Amino acid sequence: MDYLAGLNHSQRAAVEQTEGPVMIVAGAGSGKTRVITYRVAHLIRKGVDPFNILVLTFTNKAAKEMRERIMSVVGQEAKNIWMGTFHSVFARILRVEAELIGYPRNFTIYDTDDTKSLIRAILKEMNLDDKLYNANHVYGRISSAKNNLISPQEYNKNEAIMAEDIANGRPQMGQIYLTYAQRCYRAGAMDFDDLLFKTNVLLNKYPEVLHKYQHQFKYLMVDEYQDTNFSQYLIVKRLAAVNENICVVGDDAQSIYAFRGANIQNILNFQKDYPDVQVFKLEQNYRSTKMIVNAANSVIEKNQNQLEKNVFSENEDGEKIKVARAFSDNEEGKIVAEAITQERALKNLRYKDFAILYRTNAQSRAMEEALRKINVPYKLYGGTSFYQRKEIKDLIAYFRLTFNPNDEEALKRVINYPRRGIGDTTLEKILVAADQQQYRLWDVVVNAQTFLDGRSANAVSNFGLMIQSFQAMAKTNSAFDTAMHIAQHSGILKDLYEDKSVEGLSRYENIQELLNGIKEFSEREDIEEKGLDVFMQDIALLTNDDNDKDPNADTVSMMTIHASKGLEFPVVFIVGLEENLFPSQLSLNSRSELEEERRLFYVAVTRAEKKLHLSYATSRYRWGTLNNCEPSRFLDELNPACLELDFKPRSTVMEAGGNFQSERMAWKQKDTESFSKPKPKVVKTTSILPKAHVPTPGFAPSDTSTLQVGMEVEHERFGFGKVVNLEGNRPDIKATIFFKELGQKQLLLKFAKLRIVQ
Ligand SMILES: Nc1ncnc2c1ncn2[C@@H]1O[C@H](COP(=O)(O)OP(=O)(O)OP(=O)(O)O)[C@@H](O)[C@H]1O
Ligand SMILES: [Mg+2]
Repeated sequence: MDYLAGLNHSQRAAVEQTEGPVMIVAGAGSGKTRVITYRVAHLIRKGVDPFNILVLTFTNKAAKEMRERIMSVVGQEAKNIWMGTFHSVFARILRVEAELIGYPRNFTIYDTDDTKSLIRAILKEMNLDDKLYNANHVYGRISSAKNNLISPQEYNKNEAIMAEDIANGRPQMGQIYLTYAQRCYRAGAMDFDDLLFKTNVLLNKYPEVLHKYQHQFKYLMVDEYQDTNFSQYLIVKRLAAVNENICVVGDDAQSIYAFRGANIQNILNFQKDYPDVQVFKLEQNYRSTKMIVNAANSVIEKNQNQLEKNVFSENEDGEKIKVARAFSDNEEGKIVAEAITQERALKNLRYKDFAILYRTNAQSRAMEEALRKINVPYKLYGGTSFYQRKEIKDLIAYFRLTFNPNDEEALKRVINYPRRGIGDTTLEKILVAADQQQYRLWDVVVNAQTFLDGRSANAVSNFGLMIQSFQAMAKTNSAFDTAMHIAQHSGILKDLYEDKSVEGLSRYENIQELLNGIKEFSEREDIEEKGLDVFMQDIALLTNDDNDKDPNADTVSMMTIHASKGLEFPVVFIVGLEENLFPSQLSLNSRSELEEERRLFYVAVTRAEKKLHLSYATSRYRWGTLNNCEPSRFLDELNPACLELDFKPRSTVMEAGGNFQSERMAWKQKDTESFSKPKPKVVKTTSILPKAHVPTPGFAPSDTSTLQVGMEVEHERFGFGKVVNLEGNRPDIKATIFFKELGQKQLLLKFAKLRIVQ
């Protein structure tokens, strides 16, 4: 079979144009990612060694999916393609080359927490007001300097930058950046931005290294090119300079990361950088119905800054976009949850055909609660990663120290955890000693008897000896044996085991889960190097989506719009369409920021294949207080012919075909209207959800046909409970279960995920 048969004429032309610079700027759903996927398969079929292909994607998940598709065409060879996010690919290269730029190969990757904790420590040492020099703000400033390739030395020499900091009342920013960079260096650590910054340093300073990779990566492809920052842009440009076989795809209308330094100009300048570029246009949207494509076009045309594009669909006309109004965020959740259940039954869909998208993570609470109430299974994407949990980070800090004892954030984290008599004063003394003598903290630890006295010297030196024993252990033992040994001998396992609270138990189980993961890793047959150091390498770059145990599970997906980029779902709900939320309050000051919010809305709308639902609430809790909300201006901007209102408009103008503007006015004069729904009571709330249950490791639902009253069960989310009643006939048996944490609940057995405990 012709493996390129699944492409239209222009897509195929873009795939077959394998040589020279190629650019595809095209609207959402037009097959850009598909072109990259097929292009890689095509190259390999033509005889190109997968090792010579580099593909940069926006998420690890996207890379994984792409690799699987390519594998289905070319087979196992696809394993050798260099494919992943900028951060993961260049972290891998830096591991090989780090020593050239003065870093150990086992350098640590500082995650956001490590970075902020280091910044706070520096602010404290410099006696700076941490309100004025807010750690997040400082982090943002350093990050943006690095992404623009401004080193700390250049920063301090740059008069314009210094003047800006002085004008903002933060004259010490340059000094903070300098100290921060020195501390990272001393610790053998790179933060996320360093992975790109140091790659640039490496490629700039070492022509032979640049040369090596230029010749290795004969073909380069970049997806979502509109969201690359300057640092990423330059890496790609340098690597492609010899062969110029570079293909970038993107959509300027979907550029949504300007706040993180992404520069839409990169796509606009591509033609200047490569005058002989071949440009391909893709205009047909294969993803969505005509209705959705029309609605999306009607929104994005309101932006002044955009490239002309014509996007059309030849799919079915499709249903109108449903707009729902709720009187509170909780009611909005209820409307969404009920719509999912109904539509699923009516159209014979699966839960995984649905996605709920929101502007801010905080909005997930009301949605989650509503879904739980009627037993709709869901998965939250982009929440905190498993590897960000405290207990996991603690154990990993011991691993980090074992392989890089200079890792100061890891050292500070566990030097006295579990408690071993090294108090804050002693730690302070170690920090001061290191600073005064220009030593690394680790040097002070191993020479504790010189710097400290008495009991604390002994405690610190024993800590050092313990880490050294871990290092010796790691040299000759498997990843799992080493990890287990460290978990036991550091005292972490014992400390968690002794904590019998529910949280303590779940922390203990998480550690077990981590150890299980390491065991699986030790037993993998597809990789050669299986040491704990290899397992550790990219942990800081993982998100919870990468830790997805069961990607095929039938669950509703919930995520922010930012996280939904590149994805698609048959039915999409965009919730919280209210002024000051979406568009966000912070974006209302400038046109460019408002345009970015509009692009974000465009991204959200274009995720839907068959059906789109929009909703807003007229009141919502934010920061603990109840606020009145107005419908979002984006509702006005959609072509009204595409909309179907699910409620009786409050304004007569709107009812007569007017717009949400009039609905907003009517809302302002709300007293003149009568409400059918009761107003919510104003009460301050904290989360009313009980703590999420963490299923026992290896949780697998049992066959419930043998379930009897009196049995103990574990529910995936509700935790442990006892069956108190069973009623109805198969397959519609209802079980009443008394859950320890939640009390009594009735569940339909055919849907409930229960494990029979005994
Ligand atoms: N020629 C084609 N025939 C059939 N289906 C296609 C074709 N081209 C693309 N598709 C399908 O259309 C959908 C959108 O494609 P793809 O995700 O590659 O678009 P995209 O341009 O990358 O979108 P986005 O801008 O959202 O990233 C996918 O489901 C893809 O498989
Ligand atoms: Mg795509």
